[in-house]
Amino acid sequence: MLPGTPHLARSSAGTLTLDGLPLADLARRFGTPLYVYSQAAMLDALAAYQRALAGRPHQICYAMKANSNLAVLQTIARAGCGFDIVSGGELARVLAAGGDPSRVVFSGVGKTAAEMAQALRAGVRCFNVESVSELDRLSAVAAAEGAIAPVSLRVNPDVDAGTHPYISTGLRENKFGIAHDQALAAYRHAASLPGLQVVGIDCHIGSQITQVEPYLDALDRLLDLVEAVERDGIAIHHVDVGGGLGIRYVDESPPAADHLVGLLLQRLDARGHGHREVMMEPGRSLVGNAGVLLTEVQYLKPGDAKSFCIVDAAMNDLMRPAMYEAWMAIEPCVSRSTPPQRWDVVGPVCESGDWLGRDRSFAVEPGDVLAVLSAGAYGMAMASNYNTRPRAAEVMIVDGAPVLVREREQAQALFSGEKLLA
Ligand SMILES: Cc1ncc(COP(=O)(O)O)c(C=O)c1O
Ligand SMILES: N[C@@H](CCCC[NH3+])C(=O)O
Repeated sequence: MLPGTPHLARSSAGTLTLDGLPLADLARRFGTPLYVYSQAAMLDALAAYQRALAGRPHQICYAMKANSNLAVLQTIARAGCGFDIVSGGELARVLAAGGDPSRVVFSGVGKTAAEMAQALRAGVRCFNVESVSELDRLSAVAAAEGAIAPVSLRVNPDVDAGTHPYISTGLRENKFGIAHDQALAAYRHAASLPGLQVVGIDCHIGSQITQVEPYLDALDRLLDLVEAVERDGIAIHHVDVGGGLGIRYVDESPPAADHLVGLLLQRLDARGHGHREVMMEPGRSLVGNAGVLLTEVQYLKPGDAKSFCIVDAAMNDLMRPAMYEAWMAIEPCVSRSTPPQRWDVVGPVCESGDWLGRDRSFAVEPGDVLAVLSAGAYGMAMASNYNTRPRAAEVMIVDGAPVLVREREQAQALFSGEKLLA
């Protein structure tokens, strides 16, 4: 069975399709490397959260770092969502895509004064503040802008999300958030500063989380704090439980979004916090399984120790395997009936770490198109121009038709801002 989404299928003739469109045809029409997204798959993933939260005061803020293509943002904004942003650049994208700034939360440990001013002028919903010194800076910027900054403290609850160390964010040793035992003092400090209005509490414990327990533990830790803060006379309106829900890349069984949300709401009710607005910041679970990366096989290099299948996509297009040794499924877009062989699927970049998949088994010939599955999150968003490689084009399937939503980059554009010496 293919991991991921029911929108992806293999026909009895061996053709891999997304929303019914043969992926090999899209590769021929738009060229490779090519990201292809199913809009319907994204909306289905979002609907699972929306159904579970219906009837409650809530706001879903898509963590747009996962995939910030404007058409993706537009799709999600039109479905009523807000955004979790981490830079002024992301805010500019939200506005360009027609997103509503009053549904934007601004996270991140290193917001600059200029980014704070930009966000205040745009009218974001709140700042997820990650340190006491950030509170001081935000207060000063708000005063200079003649504005009141709505503040939610991102608390580091010190729970183990059980995920890759590079994508864990909720442990004491991680740089994110304010330590749980310092958070009450930080709330008191926030309430004492001019220009700030405390509105909520926030956490985000990591990414690609496949269990519910870390979420419930983190929520308990937040609610303990909410109770202490409110005893102090500081009102907390919303509770933001962050994002991080995992997807199936291989054989993982993450909880379904509606199951997770149901358990979180139950816990809120059980502890007497059912009246609070719930906020969530899902990224990967909305877009990850909605996308594939298509790449054409250039050369085959069979060998005794290893056989290499050299493709035209590389670590600069899809960083996750090189960076986290992430396992992503790779499937031929048209199956061959010849016996399969084992291949390391590698790109043209001059690094031994440039691989997309190791020890994969399929029958393949040069010119064939392969699809890297579950590539809709942290794929294009993390792409670079290393080796002066123009970034891939992106296509979104909308109502059964492919739409080019980002043109392939041209090499010339990569050095257009550079200057030759006199
Ligand atoms: C503050 C914040 N919120 C939400 C997310 C979304 O995470 P994910 O894509 O794992 O859902 C991230 C990234 O991990 C994040 O840093
Ligand atoms: N880039 C990571 C996720 C990072 C989450 C960011 N807070 C990945 O591909 O899995």
